[in-house]
Amino acid sequence: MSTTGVEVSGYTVERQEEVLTDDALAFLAELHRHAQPTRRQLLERRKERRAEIARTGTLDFLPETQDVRDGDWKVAEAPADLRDRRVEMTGPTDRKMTINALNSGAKVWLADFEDSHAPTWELVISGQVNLIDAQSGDGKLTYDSPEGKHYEVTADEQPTVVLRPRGWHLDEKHITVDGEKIAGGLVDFGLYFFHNARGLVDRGSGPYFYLPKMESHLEARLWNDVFVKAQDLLGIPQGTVRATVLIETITAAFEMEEILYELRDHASGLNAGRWDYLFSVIKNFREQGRDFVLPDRNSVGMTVPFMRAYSELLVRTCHKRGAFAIGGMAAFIPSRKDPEANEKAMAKVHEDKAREAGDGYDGSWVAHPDLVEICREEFTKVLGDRPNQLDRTREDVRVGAAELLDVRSTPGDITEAGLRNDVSVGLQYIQSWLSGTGAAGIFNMMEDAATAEISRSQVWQWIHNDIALDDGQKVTPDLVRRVIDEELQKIKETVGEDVFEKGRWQDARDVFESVALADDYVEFLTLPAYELID
Ligand SMILES: CC(=O)SCCNC(=O)CCNC(=O)[C@H](O)C(C)(C)COP(=O)(O)OP(=O)(O)OC[C@H]1O[C@@H](n2cnc3c(N)ncnc32)[C@H](O)[C@@H]1OP(=O)(O)O
Ligand SMILES: O=CC(=O)O
Repeated sequence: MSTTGVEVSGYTVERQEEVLTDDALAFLAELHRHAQPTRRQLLERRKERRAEIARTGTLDFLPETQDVRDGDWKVAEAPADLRDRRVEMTGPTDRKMTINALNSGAKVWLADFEDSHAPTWELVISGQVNLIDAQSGDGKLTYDSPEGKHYEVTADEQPTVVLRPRGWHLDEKHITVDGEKIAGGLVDFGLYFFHNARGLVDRGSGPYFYLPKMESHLEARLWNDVFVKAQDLLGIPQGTVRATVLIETITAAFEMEEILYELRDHASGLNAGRWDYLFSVIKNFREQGRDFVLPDRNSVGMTVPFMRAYSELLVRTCHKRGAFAIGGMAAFIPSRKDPEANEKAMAKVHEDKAREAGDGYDGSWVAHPDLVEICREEFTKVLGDRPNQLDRTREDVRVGAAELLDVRSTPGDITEAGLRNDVSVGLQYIQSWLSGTGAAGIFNMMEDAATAEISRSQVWQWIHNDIALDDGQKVTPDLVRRVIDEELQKIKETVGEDVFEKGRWQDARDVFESVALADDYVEFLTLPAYELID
């Protein structure tokens, strides 16, 4: 392996030389050359598929993979440290959060380079440094906050680490191979694998991953090829990697079995990535008229018919194939300062986790350490001493294309308050992301790239489908611009002029307008936003 053809640009991050060694860069180059031609084709295929949905206004299960759905096969057996996944905590990989996550008592920690991560070069590299320190277990992972608090890992039992790399659509602009930008996901996966896989295996664990935003089983096949190549290059036994796939696009919901099949030697399960799923439903059916127009974002829960169908089909599919079904994120975050908001969030999370456990899920996600015990409690009520409920095969579930696409039965109104919430959340989140924070508590909700995508897509959809709000106003670009002015003014009054001036509000406004108001729908808000960060 050699570094010929590899260029690294941008500023130098502390301890970058430990992460971007020549051998690590050469490894990334091998992965890139192996995967990039197919990645390019698959990204083109996404566009063709979208054009087809725009033309037909529907989707169905693939006729050409009927034999996979009918076949008798199972995914690989779970390694010991991924058998009990009743509570998984997600979060960014900055140093403090890494330590807090490892001390959280969760069974799994999703170390996130995706929806809760703003991929500045600093965070891409320092996240890897933190994970190397965490894995080495030599006490190096400490942090002293500016407020004088010392952090170190003290928990006797630490969560199993599962890394979520960026999706296939995002490039990493600071590394090129043969003049072409490398996929951000390959950087996140490759560096973690290169530096930690061997040590993890030696300690009885392994390199484990969550795979985001896939749109087809062919994209899962590409990840599988990458795993095979990576294991081969480093002499790690084939079948060591484990991957849990987020089913968070409407097209992937029609290919759950095929996705597990492609990854069967490395598959661990599927996760119901509910927020991106809602985004994907709006995105794909955005010009199909009222049958696909969703009401206010915060009124669409997991019990509306099309979300229920997807979530039950996921459990059925997983357990038929011996794979884990992992629930999604209840976006209510606790507040240590506001007891009323805290109580409300706790009650909502109890309800959400109880429903998932009752439906047959093997575990679920929480976004905050104060929610770990709630999730554990609700799952333990159902699981008891069993580590999971793979035995609950849910043969009663009957979900077809009609149920998955039944958006029209979603109850709820489209309101002025809903529009204001979408606009304000969109602006606040993008401002936060551009400032280097990829997850934020806004109006007592966890907001990240996925939830912000729903907000801006909903605004786009309402404009393009001639929607009138509850007060009779039609949603137009002019109305949205006026709401942006007013919401920015409110934010300025709340945070104060000085703080506001230091923020990136004009950039946030420009990005929001480009992804919510432009006629040409932008595929991901992080694409134009990435141009504005270093
Ligand atoms: C759609 C999806 O993809 S969901 C998955 C992606 N999204 C996420 O993972 C969101 C993760 N959650 C978070 O980032 C945070 O909880 C936020 C931004 C929502 C709220 O964070 P804060 O405003 O810091 O919350 P709060 O002040 O209550 O935090 C209390 C403590 O818990 C810690 N904490 C909060 N969330 C987390 C987390 N997810 N992981 C680790 N530690 C956390 C904070 O660092 C803080 O620590 P400290 O007391 O040592 O300073
Ligand atoms: O990534 C998870 C989601 O809910 O979206």
